[in-house]
Amino acid sequence: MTTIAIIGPGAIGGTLAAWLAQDPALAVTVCARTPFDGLRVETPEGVITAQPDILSDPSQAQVVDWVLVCTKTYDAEATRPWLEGLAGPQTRVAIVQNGVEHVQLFAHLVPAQTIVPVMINLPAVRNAPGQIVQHRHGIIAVPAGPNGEAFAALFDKTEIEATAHEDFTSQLWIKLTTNSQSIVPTLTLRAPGPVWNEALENIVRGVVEECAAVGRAEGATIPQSVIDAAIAASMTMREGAVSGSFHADRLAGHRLEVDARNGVIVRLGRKHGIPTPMNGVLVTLLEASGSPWISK
Ligand SMILES: NC(=O)C1=CN([C@@H]2O[C@H](COP(=O)(O)OP(=O)(O)OC[C@H]3O[C@@H](n4cnc5c(N)ncnc54)[C@H](OP(=O)(O)O)[C@@H]3O)[C@@H](O)[C@H]2O)C=CC1
Ligand SMILES: CC(C)(CO)C(=O)C(=O)O
Repeated sequence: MTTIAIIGPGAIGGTLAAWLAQDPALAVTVCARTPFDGLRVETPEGVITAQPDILSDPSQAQVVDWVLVCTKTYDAEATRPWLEGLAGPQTRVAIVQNGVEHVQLFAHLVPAQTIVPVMINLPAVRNAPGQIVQHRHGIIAVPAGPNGEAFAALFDKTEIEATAHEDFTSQLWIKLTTNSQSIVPTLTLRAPGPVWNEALENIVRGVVEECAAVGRAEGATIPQSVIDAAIAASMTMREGAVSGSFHADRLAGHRLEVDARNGVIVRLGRKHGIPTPMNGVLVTLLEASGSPWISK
């Protein structure tokens, strides 16, 4: 039996926990900040339910084979008490988050060589604790090598497509480039599509092209088609649509992953001498919007 603990049963953690719990060879424990009674996930393949062990006290945590950290990026430090109980010498720790700094965020908490950074493309929303809607088929990318391949194999009995990639850096940056344009509707709280004009296009294009330029300087290969698709996604976003978790979190008044999603483009741009004025302005405006939910 492979033991798995999932820290953070939100939209992503709850969905992954429910899928993994369908496999009788996996013993899934959920580590929750807000206790709840069981998981129900509406997936594209139908409703799945699960009754994993649910812990809300880190002192009850026992060493497991795998930890999946599915909190927001700004909650990395808050996972420390869980990781102290769950991670032993053989434990591998998968960080399932947006952004490109998975290893850097957790290297002070667990040995860097035990960390498996995970790119996840799976739109999901949590409507209440344990109650989640998975909107589309899920895709996971991890680095090639024994740890990444072992992580991908955990999903063999699920509908989630998990693949190990030789060029994982590109996978992370392609996702960030695709997501980068989401800062516009997150800031304006309106879909760009219905109000699209040349000036707005220049802003969206700037955000996305800056991200791709910084990603390329970091060693990623980002085809022009990724940039074009990200701009097209913004241009065709319909009135009332929500562009993803960033936008949904601002609508809900939750804290935002500003630094992990667009702040990082500015920071790493500075490191490489690449100007990032569009991301800089939008990050500053979002931070200046007076919200208590901005995360540095
Ligand atoms: N939602 C989506 O569609 C996608 C999200 N992502 C990324 O995945 C990551 C997770 O996002 P998402 O699932 O949406 O976020 P959610 O806000 O839905 O879930 C985060 C979870 O972490 C929990 N948590 C926070 N601190 C702790 C702690 N100390 N101990 C235990 N649990 C804790 C929260 O607890 P509580 O229940 O108390 O709130 C919540 O259950 C983010 O980096 C996001 O950008 C990536 C792709 C798609
Ligand atoms: C756009 C999406 C759903 C892709 O997985 C995402 O990354 C998010 O909502 O944060």
